[in-house]
Amino acid sequence: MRIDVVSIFPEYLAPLELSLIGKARQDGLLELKVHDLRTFTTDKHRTVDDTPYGGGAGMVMKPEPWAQALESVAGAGAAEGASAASGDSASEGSRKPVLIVPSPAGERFNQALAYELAEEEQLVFACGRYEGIDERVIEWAEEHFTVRPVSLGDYVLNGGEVAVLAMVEAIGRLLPGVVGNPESLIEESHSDGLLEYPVFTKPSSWRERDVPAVLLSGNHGKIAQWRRHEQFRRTADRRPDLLAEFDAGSLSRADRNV
Ligand SMILES: COC(=O)COc1cccc(COC(=O)c2cn[nH]c2)c1
Repeated sequence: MRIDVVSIFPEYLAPLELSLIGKARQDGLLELKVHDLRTFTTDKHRTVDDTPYGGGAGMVMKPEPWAQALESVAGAGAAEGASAASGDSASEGSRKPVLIVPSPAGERFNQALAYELAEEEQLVFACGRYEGIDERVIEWAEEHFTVRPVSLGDYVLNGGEVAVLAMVEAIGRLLPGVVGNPESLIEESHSDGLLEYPVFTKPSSWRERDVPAVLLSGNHGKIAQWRRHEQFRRTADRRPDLLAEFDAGSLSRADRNV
């Protein structure tokens, strides 16, 4: 996968050189490039914003630098895609890259969307700042991209960079070979529509608190049953909205008895 990020604060994305994502980049599992939006300005002051039509507080990001930046990275992704060894070049050439715009006015990011986006050949992230990007950029971008405004949650950040860090980590860890043991992706929160069960490690007794005896029993059936029950209990307690969405049809016979 190829990821491009466009921002006026490229240094904000430095954490993507660390840890799991950093190693995936070094191992060639993920190509990630960060671009400074000001590179695509033409005036002496490298201006990226201006006052809003219609008045109001704050500034709006000018359209032209964004169009120049997005045209540049869309081409780069296609070029890389054409030279990529893997996959069918015909399908790679035909798929438009996905442009993700972190925004409080976007569709909600969740694990299902992370899995969906992990299947793409190229993701481009546009980090808005100030009051946002001129809306005409979003409309224009539809020519070159599949455009998806995406929200991390119902709150407002000062810019898209923090949201990009979270989404790139959530998506990147799903790519083949990135996490050491792929099995660890199976039983984590939201992978099956429920919250994950509680976990414990040594010592078995700690400050007068004992690990649930079933986990020390060696009875794998009972352990699986206890864990599943804990998933339902926790989800009902903390995220009843998820239970409402949970596809009861996916319940196995064992689930029905928890
Ligand atoms: C067309 O879209 C835009 O112009 C986006 O512009 C902005 C402006 C300010 C801040 C942000 C960052 O996103 C969030 O605040 C956000 C994302 N998730 N939850 C909150 C983005």
